[in-house]
Amino acid sequence: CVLRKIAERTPLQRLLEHLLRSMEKRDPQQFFAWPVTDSIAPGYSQIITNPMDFSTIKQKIDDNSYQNLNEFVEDFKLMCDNATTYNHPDTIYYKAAKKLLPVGLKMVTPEKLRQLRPVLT
Ligand SMILES: COc1ccc(C(=O)NC2CCC2)cc1-c1cc(C(C)=O)n2cccnc12
Repeated sequence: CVLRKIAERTPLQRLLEHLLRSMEKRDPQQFFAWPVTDSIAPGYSQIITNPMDFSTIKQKIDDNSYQNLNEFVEDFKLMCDNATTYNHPDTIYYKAAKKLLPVGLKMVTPEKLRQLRPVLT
């Protein structure tokens, strides 16, 4: 039926949702939860041409916009790189991004993904 069709998740979507939840947990202050606005970050939209945040990544997962894991990882890296581009090194946002990037990348190493398979299949 139509309703059931909408709810179904592909294995890739289930993997990406699991990884996203794990990454979001490492951003307790929710600095990366929503798009950065020019009101909280003056000139942001002029400096950052490709903004990215966890809510946008979530929407892309729901829209099945990611063809593979790598595209998801690229958006996560883009999100962190934007923060180290716009913010000065002595800011909490720069430091948060510097800390979040390696933590998130460690979640998608082959070793970590192998551990996931039984959970997600
Ligand atoms: C969705 O973005 C945000 C949401 C909430 C907060 C926030 O709670 N900031 C308070 C902690 C000291 C003020 C900051 C941000 C924020 C993220 C960012 C990023 C990610 O660059 N940022 C840059 C400059 C100023 N504010 C921010």
